[in-house]
Amino acid sequence: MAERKITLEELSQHVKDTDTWMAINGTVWDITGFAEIHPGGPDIIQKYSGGDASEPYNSVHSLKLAEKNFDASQRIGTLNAYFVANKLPAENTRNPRLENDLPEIDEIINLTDLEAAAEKASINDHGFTKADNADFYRKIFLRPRVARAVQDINTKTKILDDVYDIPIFNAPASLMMLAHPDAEMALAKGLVASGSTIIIPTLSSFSTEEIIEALPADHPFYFQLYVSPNKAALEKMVDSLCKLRPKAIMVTADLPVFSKREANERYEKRIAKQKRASEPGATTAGRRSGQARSAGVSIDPNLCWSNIKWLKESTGIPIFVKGIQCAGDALQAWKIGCKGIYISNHGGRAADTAQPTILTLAEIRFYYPFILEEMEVFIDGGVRRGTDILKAICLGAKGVCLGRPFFYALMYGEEGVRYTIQLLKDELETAMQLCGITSLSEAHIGILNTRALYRDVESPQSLSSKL
Ligand SMILES: Cc1cc2nc3c(=O)[nH]c(=O)nc-3n(C[C@H](O)[C@H](O)[C@H](O)COP(=O)(O)O)c2cc1C
Repeated sequence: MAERKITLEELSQHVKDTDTWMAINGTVWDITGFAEIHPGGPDIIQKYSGGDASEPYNSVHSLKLAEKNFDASQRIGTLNAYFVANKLPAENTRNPRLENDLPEIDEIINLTDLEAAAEKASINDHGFTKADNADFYRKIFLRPRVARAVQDINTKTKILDDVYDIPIFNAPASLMMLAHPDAEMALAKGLVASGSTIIIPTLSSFSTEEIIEALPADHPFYFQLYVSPNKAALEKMVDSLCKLRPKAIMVTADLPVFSKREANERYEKRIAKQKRASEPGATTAGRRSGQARSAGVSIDPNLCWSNIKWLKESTGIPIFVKGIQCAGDALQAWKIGCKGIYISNHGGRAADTAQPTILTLAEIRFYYPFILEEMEVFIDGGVRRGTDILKAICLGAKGVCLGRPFFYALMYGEEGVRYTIQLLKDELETAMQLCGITSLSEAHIGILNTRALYRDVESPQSLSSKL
């Protein structure tokens, strides 16, 4: 049957909560009720209801994501005007903000250079915890051992019975298409080619199925879950995870409400100002400071340990809690039978001035060392050097994740991901050799001087009163 042709005028009639249409790349969808469960939050859906959302959609989603997520029965027809004014893009295009002069990749010799390149492209952000995460690695000194025959070396790590060539993973980050049109596809390929795997974010630009298809058959992968406040959406997600079988579900717990993101606010204000200058009649007045926060993702603010336990029981898939920021919560995760903890403060994007993650690892090691033996431990936040990775592993982590660096690496696509991992791997191997070890299984706290770090570990009195 020929598809129904819909005019822009007809489309614009369907803007009520009980009857909402939206056009994406020429197809008109009935998206009634979708605003409430859109993982990226309702605001953007409401803004484009009854209109053509192709442009904002294509800037962060793969072309196929809508077809994967919506039911065939939601397809209303084809937007008449669309093919007159536009052509369906063959593929996602590059974010124009990143076109401006990136340095050649081989000019980058460490992750500080990579961050400087991102700074130029204005995709960096700032915060106290973000800075402390990195700076606290500098509080730990190495205590190298010498004359240990270190020519042959390996950086393998074993997590949940899988062996990876390197202990380096991506920290899940939303909408990587902002950095490159190949987004998580390039990230996954780069990680796998380097002997690791991907942690697929809930808010990926490509669908989880598309990303898994980019992996070799049966290659392990992890999934980061934002728990939706919408029960039906959560159950649908749980069903699909049960079919896709990630090695573990990493439940992000450190962002029950959307935090204040000043870089986003400044960017929005700049855009609003430009709009006012180019369209003098445009009304952006009245936008409150903090408005960017309301465009937040759809995350359940009432997430609690019983929900995490329910996830564990209803999926039968190992659960890691992402966003552990103190020893008490590591203990809680252990008590409810989680297989892992993922120490993180969201890279300083959740509670600013939260303690740096390497200090949290030291706190757990100090109060509940058995947790590091009995659970798998991931850590992220400020990891930028091979020596940082070695320090985290000596303190008890099995896997180390990087968020922003992979976002920046993706400015160069898959090549950037491989290049960045190679830089880190070389630095890690050199650090191991200079410290006198040839395998990560030999990494231990004796290689470190942690006195300065441990001076900052929370005292027992206040710790026990806070549990
Ligand atoms: C742009 C950006 C997007 C992020 N999106 C997510 C996300 O969707 N889910 C999540 O659990 N964490 C997310 N995070 C947090 C990262 O997983 C990670 O905790 C943090 O980036 C690690 O710090 P680092 O950037 O210093 O390496 C995001 C971080 C950034 C910078």
